[in-house]
Amino acid sequence: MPESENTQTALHSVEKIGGTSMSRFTELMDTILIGDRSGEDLYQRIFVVSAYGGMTNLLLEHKKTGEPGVYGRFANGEQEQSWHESLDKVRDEMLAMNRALFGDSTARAKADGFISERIEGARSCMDNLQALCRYGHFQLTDHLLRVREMLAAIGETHSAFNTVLALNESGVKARLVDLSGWHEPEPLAFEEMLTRHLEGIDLATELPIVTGYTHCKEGLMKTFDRGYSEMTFSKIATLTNAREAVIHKEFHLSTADPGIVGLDNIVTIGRTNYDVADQLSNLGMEAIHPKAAKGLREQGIELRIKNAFEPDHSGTLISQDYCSAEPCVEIIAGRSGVLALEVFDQDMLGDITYEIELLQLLKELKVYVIARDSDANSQTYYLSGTRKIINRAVRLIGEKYSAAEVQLHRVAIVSAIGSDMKVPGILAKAVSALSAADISVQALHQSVRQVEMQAIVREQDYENAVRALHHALIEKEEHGDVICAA
Ligand SMILES: Nc1ncnc2c1ncn2[C@@H]1O[C@H](COP(=O)(O)OP(=O)(O)O)[C@@H](O)[C@H]1O
Ligand SMILES: N[C@@H](CC(=O)OP(=O)(O)O)C(=O)O
Repeated sequence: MPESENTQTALHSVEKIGGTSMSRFTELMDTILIGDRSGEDLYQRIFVVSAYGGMTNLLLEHKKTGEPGVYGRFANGEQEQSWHESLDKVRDEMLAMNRALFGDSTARAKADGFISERIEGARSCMDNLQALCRYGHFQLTDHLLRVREMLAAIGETHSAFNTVLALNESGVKARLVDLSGWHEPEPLAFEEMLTRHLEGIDLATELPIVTGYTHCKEGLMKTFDRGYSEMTFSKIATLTNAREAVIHKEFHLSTADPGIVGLDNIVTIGRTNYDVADQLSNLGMEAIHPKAAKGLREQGIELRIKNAFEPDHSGTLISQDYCSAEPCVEIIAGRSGVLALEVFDQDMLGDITYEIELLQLLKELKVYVIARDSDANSQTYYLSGTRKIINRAVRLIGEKYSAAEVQLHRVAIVSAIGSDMKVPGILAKAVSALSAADISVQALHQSVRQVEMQAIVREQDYENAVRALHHALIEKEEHGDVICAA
C-alpha cells in the first residue's frame, strides 16, 4: 500500500462481514462483493471476514450456551476420543460448506485440500501436545491459549480462502491475507503482523480478503476473546486511515431483533452513538466490540453498520457525538439464559467489603456480570457463563460466608436503550405494557444517566416481553421506516 495512506485520508474502505452473513455467501457475491460493480469499482476495499456462522462455536464452545466444542473438550481433559469427534464434526461441516459453494468443480478440490491440511495439522499438533504433557514436566494448561488460537483461526482461514477462490473464479483479483500464523517462524506484535501482511498490496487493482483472526504476540484471544474479528477490522481501519469502516450484518441494525418482533414491525436505526453500541454489546448483541470502537472513535473514522443483503441502503451511522433530537427509545434488546445469583446475608448490612469480595471472586472465575442490584442485606448479580463455573461460584460463596443464603434463578433481561431516554412516564408505560402481557417483573433497573432501562423477567417470558416493550415504546411512536436516516 502507498505510504501516503497512513497520513492522509485514504480512498479505501475497510469492511467486515459477520459470520451469519458469511453463511449466505452466494448472495454476498451478488450484493457487496461483486453486485453490479466492474473494473476499478471492485477495488479500494479491504474485506475482513468472520468464520461461517456456527463454525467458531464448534471449534471453541457455543458463544451463548457454553456447550463445549473441540477446544472445550480438549481443555476439559475429557477422553481423547471426545475432542477428535468434535474435530471430525468441524471437518464434515467445512467440507459440506465447500460442496454447497463449489459443487463438484476443481475449485472444490482446492478448497477441500486447503482446509483438510489445516485441520489435520491442528489435530496432529494437539495429539503431540497431549503426548508430551503425559511426562509430567510439561503442563497442558500452559499451552491451552495457543491451542484455542490455533483452532479459532481455522474458522476464518476457511471462509477467507473460499472467498478468494470464488472471487478469482469470477475474474476478480482477490488476494488472501492469511493472518492465522500458520507456519510463521515467530509471533509478531499485532500492528506489525498487520502491516507486514498488507505490505505490497495495490488496493487499486487487488481486493484483499483478510482472515478475522490475527495471530500475534499479544494473543488476540487473550485480550479480546470472542468477537475478535472486529479487532482485526478496526485495527486495519485505523492503521491504514480508511475513508470509512463498515460492518455488514444479516439485517439492518433495527429497533429489535427481527427474528422476535417480525420484519414488518421493526424500524431501521439511521443514526446512533457509541454509548448505545456499548449497552448493546454488554447484552451480547455486539453492534460493535467496544474495544474495537475505541480506536475508530479516537481517529474520527466513521462507522457504518449495513445490511449485507441491501447494499443500496445507507444503514446505521455510529458516531461519538450523536444524540437523538427528541428523547426516545431506540432499541429493545435483551438476553435470555441469564443466571441471577442472589446472596442474602444480614451481616452484609453496612459492610461494602462483602460486595468487593464477591465481585473479586466472580472476576477470578471469569464470569461476566451483565448487571447487578442490591438492597440492605442482599446482592444479586446477573451473570453469563457456563453453569459449571457459576455453580462453582455458589459453592465458593457458601464456603466463605457460612451465614449466607445463596440462590440461583434462571432469568432474562429485556432492555430499552436510547441515546436520550428522558421520556416522561417511560417506566410506567414499560411496566404497564409488561403487566398487560401477563409478564411478572422480577426486578427493574434504571440509572440516573438514562440511556438504558432493564426489566428482569422469567426466562420463558423473554420473547413476549421484547414484543410487548417494542409495541408500547417504539411501534406506537410511528417512526416510519427509519429512525433518523443517516
Ligand atoms: N436490534 C437488532 N437488529 C438487527 N439484528 C438483530 C437485532 N437484535 C438481534 N439481532 C439478531 O442478530 C443476528 C445477527 O447477529 P450478529 O451478531 O450481527 O451476527 P454476525 O456478526 O455473525 O453477522 C440477526 O440474525 C438478528 O436476528
Ligand atoms: N467467528 C468469531 C469471530 C467473530 O467476530 O465472529 P462474528 O463476526 O460472527 O461475531 C466468533 O464467533 O467469535
